[in-house]
Amino acid sequence: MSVVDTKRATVALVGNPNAGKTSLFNRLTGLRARTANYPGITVDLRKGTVALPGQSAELIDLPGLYSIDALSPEEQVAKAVLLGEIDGADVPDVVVLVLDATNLERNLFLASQILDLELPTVVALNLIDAATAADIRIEVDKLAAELHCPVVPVSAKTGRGVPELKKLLHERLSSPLPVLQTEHQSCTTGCTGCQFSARYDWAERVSKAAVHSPDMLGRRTAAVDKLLTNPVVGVFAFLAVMLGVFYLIFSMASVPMDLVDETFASLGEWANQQLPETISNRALWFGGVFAVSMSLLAGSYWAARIRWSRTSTAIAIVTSAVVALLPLEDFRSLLVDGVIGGIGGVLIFLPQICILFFFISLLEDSGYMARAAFVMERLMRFVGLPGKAFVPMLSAHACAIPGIMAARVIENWRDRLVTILVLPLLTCSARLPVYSMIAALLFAESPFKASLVFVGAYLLGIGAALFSAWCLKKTILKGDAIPLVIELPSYRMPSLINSLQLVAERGMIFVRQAGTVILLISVILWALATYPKLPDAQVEQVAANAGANAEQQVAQASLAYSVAGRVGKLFEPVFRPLGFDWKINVGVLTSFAAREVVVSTLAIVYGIGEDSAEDEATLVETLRRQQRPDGTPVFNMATSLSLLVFFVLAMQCLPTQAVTKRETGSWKWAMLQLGYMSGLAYVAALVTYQVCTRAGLG
Ligand SMILES: Nc1nc2c(ncn2[C@@H]2O[C@H](COP(=O)(O)OP(=O)(O)OP(=O)(O)O)[C@@H](O)[C@H]2O)c(=O)[nH]1
Ligand SMILES: [Mg+2]
Repeated sequence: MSVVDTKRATVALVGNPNAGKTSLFNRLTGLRARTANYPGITVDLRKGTVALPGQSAELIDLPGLYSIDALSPEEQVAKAVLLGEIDGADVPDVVVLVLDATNLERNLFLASQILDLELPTVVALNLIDAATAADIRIEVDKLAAELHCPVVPVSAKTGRGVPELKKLLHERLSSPLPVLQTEHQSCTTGCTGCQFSARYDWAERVSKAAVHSPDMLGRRTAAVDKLLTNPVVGVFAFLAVMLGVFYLIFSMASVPMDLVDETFASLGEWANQQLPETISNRALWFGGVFAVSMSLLAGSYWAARIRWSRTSTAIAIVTSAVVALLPLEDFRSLLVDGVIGGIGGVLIFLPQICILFFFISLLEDSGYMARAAFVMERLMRFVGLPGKAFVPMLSAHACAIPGIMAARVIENWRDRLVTILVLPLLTCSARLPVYSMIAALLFAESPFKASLVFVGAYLLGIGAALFSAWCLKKTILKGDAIPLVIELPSYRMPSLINSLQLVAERGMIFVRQAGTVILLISVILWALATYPKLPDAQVEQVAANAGANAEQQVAQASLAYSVAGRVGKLFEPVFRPLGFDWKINVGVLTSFAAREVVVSTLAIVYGIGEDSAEDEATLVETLRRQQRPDGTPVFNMATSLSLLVFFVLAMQCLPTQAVTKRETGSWKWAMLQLGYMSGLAYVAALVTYQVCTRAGLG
């Protein structure tokens, strides 16, 4: 019996980006992976079980790294795992060093560093099929001798060599302390502590000794690359590719998005119908509601993998009890408007997120993304960002959330942070309802001028994002632009399974978020706009005075009476210089959770019935009719433009904030984002309003 048998042995896969670790992981585990997220780390690690003869081991798929001098969070996590610095985890029992056989020399730099860690190591010489196809011949024995380490040629694509690799792993795990093989026990390069250049020299020497590749290799690749990395052609090629991707996202996503929309609408309707008109048996009702809310809570705890503690149980019980004791009408509104409406409003973006990640992962696996980063580098350098920041910036035009998640393609942590911080300035689709409302308010008669509103708003967002990135790089996130050091990987057929797996993982992260954080936010917002309730006497009074549209008048008066309404009045002095009245304030404030909410809030505060709220013309007509105490229209040119500028620049999206927190690991950055964007929005709207009124547009 060996020592490692007493607990489950762990095997870590380590290697350069794109060396095929994940593909090999899938081969070894049979695709049964779960994503682990260590506390305090925002990097996801994939874990699974590999069945070896007579035992099983835990396999960890580490993020790809170029060196262990830890630049990016992913590299730091990979390094921490290898050194056993992660809480609750020991040093892996065996390390599988995955090398790309088509690019051995480049991979050997990292190999030299990993081997110097002197951990029990096995080398998987992956992509051997591709190397053979390219006429690259590798002398495996020579390589093993140079590395002082067993080497198995494998192909994660065809499965060649995988049984041999498993056998070797089994041997390593079951005889951890072989007496005779001390030399092989831990592999070394004998290069410990070497300088960079010595490692490069070593890599070159080893690769010269063991690799025989034809001189003609990559002629076609070189020709293609000459075009794709050309400063002019390359940029246009990239723009064309991204335009294509976004066209596909918008055209493909519309059907599933409508489906989500309709599903939640009918779910709300269904729930509404299922609720009784009156509650005859209060005890039974309490029991039922309590049981349902407890199981929902348990479900979301499970989905979010939060450990169930005594405090959380207590909070859950109290919350459920409060929910069960709500008056029936309030319960109805909480369920339909707060919970179902709130979650549906966010899940509607799931299709876009999934499709985006699918294409990003195809582009990355194929090797094209490295070329794209190379050409965009020159343009992005003006504001101090790396070329790869272009991809998240484009994605953010659909929704900031996938954009922020896509920022993971940026290796350098500072650059990633700057990108994340400025991304929400770019116009996302949630702003479109606001833009179209204002365009209609201002230029309903001129489609050309209305489209200028859109173009102007988009340009303002892009300009503000680039400017803010430049400022951040010059101030708090100072740092030299790290030159792009990636070598261009060879082109490869992307793997559909890898891409779908990534989509499933990223999709799950988003759904979990919607089921927990976003649910909570929706409920809180609902409560703020509902309580305290207008006293019955006042309801009757308002209804009696209102006549025909009593329902709308009551809704308006109730909102004014609620916390949200009172806060709107409280903020009058703050927003008056921007040309907003208290009703607009309520819209601005409620939309801090989700900006598109402003349209429906304005519809309610300005007294538009539920039915006509969907009809843009009615909303716009009603808004146009609104007058200030002095008889001038509320929504004049100055106020409308100021409102537009405010919504282009303000950080009004709690889900985005939650994702920023998740990706940066701290609320500090999310708060900074909220702070600087709100400040920017306020000042810009103030300037817009004041300039417009002075120019006689008031
Ligand atoms: N032909 C061939 N292609 C492979 C092989 N292994 C992986 N690939 C392809 O190489 C690309 C990258 O593979 P991944 O498994 O994602 O590489 P990785 O090392 O996990 O990459 P990172 O997670 O980015 O570090 C994918 O397009 C795979 O389909 C192989 O043995 N043969
Ligand atoms: Mg991988």
